[in-house]
Amino acid sequence: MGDTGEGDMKSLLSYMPELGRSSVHIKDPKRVSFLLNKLVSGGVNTLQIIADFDHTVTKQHVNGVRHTSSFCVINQCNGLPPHFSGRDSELLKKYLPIERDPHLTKEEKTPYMIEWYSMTSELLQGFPLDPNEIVEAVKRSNTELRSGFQDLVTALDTANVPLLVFSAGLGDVVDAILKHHGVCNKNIHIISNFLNFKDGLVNGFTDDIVHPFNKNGKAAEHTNYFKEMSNRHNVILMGDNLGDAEMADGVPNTDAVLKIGFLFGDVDRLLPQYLDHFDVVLEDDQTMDIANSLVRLIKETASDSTKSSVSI
Ligand SMILES: Nc1nc2c(ncn2[C@@H]2O[C@H](COP(=O)(O)O)[C@@H](O)[C@H]2O)c(=O)[nH]1
Ligand SMILES: [Mg+2]
Repeated sequence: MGDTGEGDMKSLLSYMPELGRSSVHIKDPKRVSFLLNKLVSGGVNTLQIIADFDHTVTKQHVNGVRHTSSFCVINQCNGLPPHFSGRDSELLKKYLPIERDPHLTKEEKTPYMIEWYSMTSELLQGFPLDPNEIVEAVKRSNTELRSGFQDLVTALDTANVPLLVFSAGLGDVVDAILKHHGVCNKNIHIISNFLNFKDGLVNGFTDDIVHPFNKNGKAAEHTNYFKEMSNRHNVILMGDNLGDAEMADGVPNTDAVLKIGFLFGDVDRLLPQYLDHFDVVLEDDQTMDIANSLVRLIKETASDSTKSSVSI
């Protein structure tokens, strides 16, 4: 790191000591300082948070065992057609390695993701599914939110900062997991794949699919969300997948987008790619400590009239 990098890093640490942890990787401290200054000087009224759900709001692993995904939870529901879980597992086995393949580009992966989600939509057809079954399945699934996520939601709620949960998972399960953990308030919005019902039977998804590599303005077009939040030019983005780094692309006229990436497993091979996509990469960090510290800094500076901004 050149002198400037060390100077910038020292300045960052004076405001956010957590960034000094060995699990924190920052490729360009100068850029992170610039973004932090923009976020802090913009304050809570120009801020919005965009977070992926599976393995971002939820932990990536618990004691080394990979955390379940919102789609996988559906397999815990009673009353599914006999072929459902086996077929879902077959599709997962075929397409998950493609989704995660570091040697394939987003463009090469996209047709396979569309295939996967179209086949899942077909699988989710023609059988009754009581919404309460999803609630019961969540109870049986031992889901865990990242430590400190509830604190983050409370801090955002008291400052009226909106949180968008942007998930290529199953929105009905995302909603049920958040409610299961007592996290539901007016400031949380979910854009995801939601189940459609016709004549009381499951009938695919309600809208165009959201898959891991189209989480952008177009995938959110049917909700008008980004237009409604267009006065919030500063974004804290959090994700665990390279495709998550584009989730703020639908926000008009952004001033600053600070991208936090969660990386677990195969770090030596994947870290360079994650550092190209995210400003701050957190290695095997199953908490929301960095996000909480960032929101606290923004709120404290905004509330301290003697500090109209900080010079990080
Ligand atoms: N078991 C299944 N898992 C699936 C399916 N389709 C997608 N997925 C996984 O969900 C995540 C997306 O969630 P996000 O909140 O992280 O965007 C994705 O990464 C896939 O691995 C499915 O049909 N079955
Ligand atoms: Mg994810």
